[in-house]
Amino acid sequence: MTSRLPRPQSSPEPKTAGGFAPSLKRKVVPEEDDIASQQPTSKKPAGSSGFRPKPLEASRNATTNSASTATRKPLSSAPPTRLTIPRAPAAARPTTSAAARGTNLPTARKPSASRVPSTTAKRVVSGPTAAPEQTIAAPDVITNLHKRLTTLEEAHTQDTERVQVAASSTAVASAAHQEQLQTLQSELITAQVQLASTSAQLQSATNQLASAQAQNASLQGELGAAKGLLRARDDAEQTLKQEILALKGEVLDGKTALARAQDECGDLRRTVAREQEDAEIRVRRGERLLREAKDEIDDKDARMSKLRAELAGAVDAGAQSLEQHRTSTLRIALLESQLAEMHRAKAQWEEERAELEEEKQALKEESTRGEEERRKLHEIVMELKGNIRVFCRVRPVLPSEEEGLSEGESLAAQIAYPDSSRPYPSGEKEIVMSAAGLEREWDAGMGNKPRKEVWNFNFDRVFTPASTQADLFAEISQLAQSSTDGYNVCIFAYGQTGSGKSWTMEGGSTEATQGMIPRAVAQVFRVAEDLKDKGWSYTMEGQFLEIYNETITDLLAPTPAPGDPPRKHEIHHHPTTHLTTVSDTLTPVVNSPAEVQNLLAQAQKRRRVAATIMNERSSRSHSVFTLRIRGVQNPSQPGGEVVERIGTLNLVDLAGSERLAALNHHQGAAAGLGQSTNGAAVQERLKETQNINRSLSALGDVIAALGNGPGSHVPYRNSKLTYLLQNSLSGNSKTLMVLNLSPLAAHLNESLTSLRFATKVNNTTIGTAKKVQVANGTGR
Ligand SMILES: Nc1ncnc2c1ncn2[C@@H]1O[C@H](COP(=O)(O)OP(=O)(O)OP(=O)(O)O)[C@@H](O)[C@H]1O
Repeated sequence: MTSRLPRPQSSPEPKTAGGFAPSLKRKVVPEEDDIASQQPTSKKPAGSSGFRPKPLEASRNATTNSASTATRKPLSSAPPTRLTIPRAPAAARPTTSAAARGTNLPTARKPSASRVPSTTAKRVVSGPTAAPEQTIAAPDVITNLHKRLTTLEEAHTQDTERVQVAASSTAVASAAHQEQLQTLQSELITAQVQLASTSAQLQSATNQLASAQAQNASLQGELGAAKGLLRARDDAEQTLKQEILALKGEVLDGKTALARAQDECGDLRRTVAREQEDAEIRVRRGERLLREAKDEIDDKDARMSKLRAELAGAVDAGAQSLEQHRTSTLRIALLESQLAEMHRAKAQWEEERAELEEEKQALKEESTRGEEERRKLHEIVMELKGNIRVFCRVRPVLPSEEEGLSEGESLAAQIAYPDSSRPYPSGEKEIVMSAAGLEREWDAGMGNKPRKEVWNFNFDRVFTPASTQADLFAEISQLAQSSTDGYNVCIFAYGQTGSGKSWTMEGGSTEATQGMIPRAVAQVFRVAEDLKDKGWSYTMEGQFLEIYNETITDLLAPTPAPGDPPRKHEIHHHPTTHLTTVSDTLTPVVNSPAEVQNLLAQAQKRRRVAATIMNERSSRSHSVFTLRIRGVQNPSQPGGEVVERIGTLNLVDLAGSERLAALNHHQGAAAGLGQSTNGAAVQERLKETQNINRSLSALGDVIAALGNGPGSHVPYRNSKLTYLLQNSLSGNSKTLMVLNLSPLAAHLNESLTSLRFATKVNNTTIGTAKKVQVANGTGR
């Protein structure tokens, strides 16, 4: 490469130059040196910058004109960093690449040359301190500019140094170069001016950059603040969204609560409405009460006024009453003392009552002991007397029988009770009949029997017409009670029609007139109840039979329908228990006296009653009420004996015992009274009477046979009556015959017949009664 700087034509290139050779050699290789080599070689005066830039065009032209063409290198190959064309601000320049700017100087230089004066423009372009690019937006550009500036300055310094070297070396160069040097110097000055201007521009740009950086920093700060605000706003927005969600939830809850509250509100409204209604009602009621109270107050005011007036009057009367009050006070004091006395008396009475209670208890115990004693006595009597006893009872004259009689006139027979003044058991056993006015009748009835005007009879006890049902039962109760001890007891009423048999056995409807049957039944139930304390329990069965014309009828069975075949009842006697049973009969269990009473009433309806000339309600049949009593005593201790007692209480109302003669005698009387006397009816009555008498005779025969002692034949089977009562008439039973007598004189003969029959019975000893008691299934 050849330098563009003018050099002496004679001096060979590197080999001959003493002081300049290194410098020239150095310019050949590095391209940076090319620019220096292109600089004018004219010397610069001392004290100047030593660097005189020259426009490239001019330099090239000069180089082209003065330098050897053999060593000259085209400018286009010079490195761009060595020669940077001063440029206008980026905005005013056409866009060119850095390579184009640096590498194609001629190309780039052309437009510049066209815009500026040729000289000035050339100097600016060739200046070592090319102006930084006007683009100052980015800091790296500025940095590059700084670097380039530094490089330019360094290059300038080097160029200056080379220029000085070249100047000193070329001082002696040609004068032609002097002119060029001066030109170059002027161009350098111009370039320096331009450089100063560019520096100013650079400073301005730097300031602008600093300002822009500050502005940028401010903007960055503002941006950061804005971003912070934006984040804060986002956070706030997020918070707001969450709050909105929460609020929505609250709103939903609120809506639910509102709906509930509305419901409650509705309920409350209704409640309030109700309460309001109630309150209104209460208010109305209160108003009404107020009105009433006002009325009452008015009324009371009126009454008060009246009372005041009365009080005024009373005050006057008070004085008078005061005296009365004093009197009353005295009376009250007296009454109080009397009351105190009464209290004392009451206390005393209470004490006495307690004592009486004790006495009563003692008496009860004594009574129990007495009862026991009486029972023992009863047993003794029964043993002494035998097991059949006879009571005689005379009924009173009935009011109906006294009708039509004149005063003092009487139909009563002459009956006396000689020992009635002595109480039983020492007295009340005799009865005396007088028959003075009836001798002919007696003769007629009894044939050639000896005449007697007075007949005296003795029985176990005689009851006068004045005696009551209770009197009779007092003597019978022990006998009835025996049935609960396991005895067979038979009580039968004997007597002519109308003598009072039914009355004695059944009695009236009142408690006082109750007959022996209800009383005996009540007694049995009472005893059974008392014996519960001793571990006894009793069961009882009732039976009610009728024997009419030797036929048994069950009075407790339903009334048979017309055409029904008559039931046949067989009588059976148990050999061990001595129980008598009748087949096909009802024997209902009875639990109380009332139930027994019902059975009696039921039987009474079925009882055959036939009108007779003797008694319009005369019974023409025997009736037998039987109460079977079974008592069981459980042992008080385990392993003890179970004791069982079986007793029977027979209460018999016998048919009328009037004789046939009496029947015939009274038949005429009946005809006189307009009663039925037709043949069939009389025959029927006759047959009834015969049957009755036959059975009664059989009863007498049985009793007589029993009196003959053990082993004698007893004709029980001669009649249904005796066969039915077999176990109650035998030696194992206790029998009582109540002879009922009519008090009428007209019935005296019948009464005497009955008395004689009863006497026979009374004189019979039929043995000692035995009770039926079984222990652990073994009879003893
Ligand atoms: N002790 C007495 N006290 C009062 N009245 C009695 C007494 N005894 C019987 N009578 C009355 O005498 C009448 C006849 O008595 P009751 O009918 O008892 O006789 P009877 O012997 O049963 O007669 P029949 O054999 O015909 O049935 C009845 O009106 C009865 O009320």
